[in-house]
Amino acid sequence: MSEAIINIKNLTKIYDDVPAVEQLSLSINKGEIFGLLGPNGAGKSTTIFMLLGLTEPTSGSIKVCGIDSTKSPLGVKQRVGYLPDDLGFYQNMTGLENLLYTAQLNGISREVAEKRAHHLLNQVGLEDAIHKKTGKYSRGMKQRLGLADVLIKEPEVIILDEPTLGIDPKGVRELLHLIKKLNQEKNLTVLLSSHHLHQVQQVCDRVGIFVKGKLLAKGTLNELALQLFGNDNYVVHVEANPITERLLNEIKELPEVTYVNQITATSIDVFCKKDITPTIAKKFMDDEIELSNISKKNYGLDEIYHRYFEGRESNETA
Ligand SMILES: Nc1ncnc2c1ncn2[C@@H]1O[C@H](COP(=O)(O)OP(=O)(O)OP(=O)(O)O)[C@@H](O)[C@H]1O
Repeated sequence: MSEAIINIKNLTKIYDDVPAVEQLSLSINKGEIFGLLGPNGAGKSTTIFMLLGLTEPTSGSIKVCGIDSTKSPLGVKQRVGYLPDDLGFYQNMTGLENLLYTAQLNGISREVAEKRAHHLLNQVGLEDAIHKKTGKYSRGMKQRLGLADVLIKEPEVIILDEPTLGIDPKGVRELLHLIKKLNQEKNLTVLLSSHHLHQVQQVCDRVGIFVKGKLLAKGTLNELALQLFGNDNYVVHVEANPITERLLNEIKELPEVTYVNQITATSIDVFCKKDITPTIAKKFMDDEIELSNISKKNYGLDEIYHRYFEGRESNETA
């Protein structure tokens, strides 16, 4: 059984009569990478601030590592590393000096801090920039130093708010890879807030989709697809010539098939409950019909995300 390390129940935060977060219930397991996904103003930062005990909820409860964030924010701070989107370092200090300073603020002895800092700087690939002033670091280097900075106190959970903001694609790939690696090596729980769908998709085990303070859906990509598309969870795209009326009817009658969309005379999309690509392919082969393409279409997070927002934004802006 998985062990919940973050437990949020019926959490609500109201600002000036307007809910920023509404009735949020969510539990995140130890060792999981969970993506908080949503557009600007969705309530991601407010949720993070409540998790860290920096903002008091209007109602509901929130526990991190078994500690009540509202009652014991300091206890949470000891166990949770937070990387904000506007992270700042002392520009005139080197990467190493910045890390040692953070360690000192967290009551870590100099000796332990030195060891951890060197190890972490190596891990995040900044070994050549240890003695370089952070004012001369690129945005990507600063984010990597930021990761080392949150890890110096050996937290159980790290919360990353838009960690890839302003980094070039190569830097993004490296950073995401690093996050995954740290998660696997240290069994670290990662909560990652972002509105970059593709990045979240690459690295997160589960995702929660936030819109206007509400968690609309949560789960793995497959679970989200199932919630969203229901029975039509798989789509098999077929191109063949000819697609006869008889074959079309046979496909429609397969128990796994919920709907067949005829796109052109020679192409169809078969919506089904299971991946039955081989069954469909066999039908064409048995009839000796030339099959030029048959492929299962996977729903990506992008599609899922947009499907969730379809119609919602315009309905709710009033
Ligand atoms: N201190 C505050 N006072 C009043 N309203 C606030 C405050 N903080 C946030 N809000 C409002 O709460 C809502 C959620 O904001 P929040 O910053 O949590 O969203 P977000 O998903 O993190 O967005 P972004 O990606 O832009 O940071 C917004 O409507 C915002 O205007």
